[in-house]
Amino acid sequence: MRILIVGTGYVGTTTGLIFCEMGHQVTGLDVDEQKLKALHAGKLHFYEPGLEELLSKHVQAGNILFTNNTNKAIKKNDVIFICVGTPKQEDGSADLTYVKNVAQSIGKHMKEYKVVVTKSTVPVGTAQLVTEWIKSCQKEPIPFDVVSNPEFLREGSALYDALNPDRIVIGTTSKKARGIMRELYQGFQCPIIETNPKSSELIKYAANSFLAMKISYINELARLCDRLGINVDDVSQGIGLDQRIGPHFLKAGMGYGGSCFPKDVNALLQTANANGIPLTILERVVQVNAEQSLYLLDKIKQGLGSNLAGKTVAVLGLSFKANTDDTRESPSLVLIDHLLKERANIKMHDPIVKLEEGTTGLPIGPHCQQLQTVAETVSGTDAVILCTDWDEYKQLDWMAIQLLMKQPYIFDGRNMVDKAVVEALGFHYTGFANH
Ligand SMILES: NC(=O)C1=CN([C@@H]2O[C@H](COP(=O)(O)OP(=O)(O)OC[C@H]3O[C@@H](n4cnc5c(N)ncnc54)[C@H](O)[C@@H]3O)[C@@H](O)[C@H]2O)C=CC1
Ligand SMILES: O=C(O)[C@H]1O[C@H](OP(=O)(O)OP(=O)(O)OC[C@H]2O[C@@H](n3ccc(=O)[nH]c3=O)[C@H](O)[C@@H]2O)[C@H](O)[C@@H](O)[C@@H]1O
Repeated sequence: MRILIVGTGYVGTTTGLIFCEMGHQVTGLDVDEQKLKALHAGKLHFYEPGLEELLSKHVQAGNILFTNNTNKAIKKNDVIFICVGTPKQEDGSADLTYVKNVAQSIGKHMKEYKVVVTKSTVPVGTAQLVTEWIKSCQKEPIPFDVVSNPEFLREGSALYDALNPDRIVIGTTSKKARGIMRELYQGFQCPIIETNPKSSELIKYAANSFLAMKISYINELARLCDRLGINVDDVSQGIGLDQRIGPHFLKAGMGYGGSCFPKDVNALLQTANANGIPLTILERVVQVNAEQSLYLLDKIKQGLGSNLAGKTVAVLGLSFKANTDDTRESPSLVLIDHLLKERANIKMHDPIVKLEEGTTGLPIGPHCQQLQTVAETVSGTDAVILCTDWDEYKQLDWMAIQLLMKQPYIFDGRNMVDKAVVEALGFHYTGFANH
């Protein structure tokens, strides 16, 4: 089958390569020349372990081509996966501008039957809108079907997740399109849920919101654990072993970030409110998450003193989690923003992310600078704040670090350091209820 992937970001690139692995011929279409140039050369324009090797293999074999020629790409392919961004608008709802542009191009350029698959995360009712947008641009009626097929991969483990999904969701009312989608996914062993487009669209938001809810639940519980002197990681383990609860997404810390949880929880809340059924639990999920960085700021003030002006802190980790260079809605950047408002000096480090002036809104300069090595970063600081759970930070030589610091304080935003070890070295250690 000839597959067109529209949007060669995290999801589009991974999806395209998975279909190459399944033996299909794939075209990646994007409007961003820089990205296309890199992909064409077998280079990823983002950091994702394992993906570049696969990209280079399939580019060399000629299984995947990249283009900006929308007209040709639409005409020549049978199944079109829409993988463009659906960012958050001011009111919290998903911005469908990019999806609409793609749908309109499909309507304009298609000359024969197409299956149009929405992989982007889109609100309930979007399949219907995509149908209308395509029809509105057709010069003559040509048949097509629209399918909702949400993606559940995580950044940092995109390849593994896409090759080993827990389930595949196919939402369509068309028998023909369902048959084509079954054929496309026939190599996968996981359950396939076949449903209508609206249910499929809601499944995606409900899944991300549920995971966000687990994180906010454990984070709020961690505050009670802090007060009672209880180790929250023990509680997570104790409840997570109950198969009805499960062990995942129960790691307390400075809150969730990334390009999806914050945007998707808000988009679902917006859908709920617009339909007069407020999802009050999710409203609290968002609030708890926003409070979490302030809760950490409070801990820092309790350690270093309430006046942070002139204090210098080392922030280790800028991406929203390990194994990605994505800093969108990163809890680390949120905390840095709070610290700057307190007039602290920030020295930052990340193994992969290189912050450039103007890309994140942080005022990069003498009071907020990024350094190359951990040693340079911690040097002369009053505290180290661990913000991203990179493996590199789990193996730090704390004895050597202590010698470089002005004061031996560690604030662990991810509960990733062995408290007993660093306390034995003389550090003042504060995590999230890891007593
Ligand atoms: N990043 C992730 O881990 C996951 C993302 N999703 C969802 O998938 C969607 C895409 O997310 P990402 O891949 O992270 O986005 P991204 O922002 O990395 O990539 C989107 C790409 O679409 C391109 N694009 C925009 N308009 C276009 C057009 N008219 N024609 C061709 N290309 C166009 C952009 O240039 C960009 O390269 C979003 O709805 C997101 O919520 C779902 C699961 C996981
Ligand atoms: O729709 C999406 O884009 C994706 O969103 C998330 O994936 P992702 O954002 O890549 O990352 P996660 O691993 O889910 O982590 C999200 C945030 O939660 C935090 N987190 C995660 C787990 C945990 O126990 N505690 C915790 O604070 C992470 O540090 C990170 O900031 C979902 O896990 C994917 O299934 C989904 O496809």
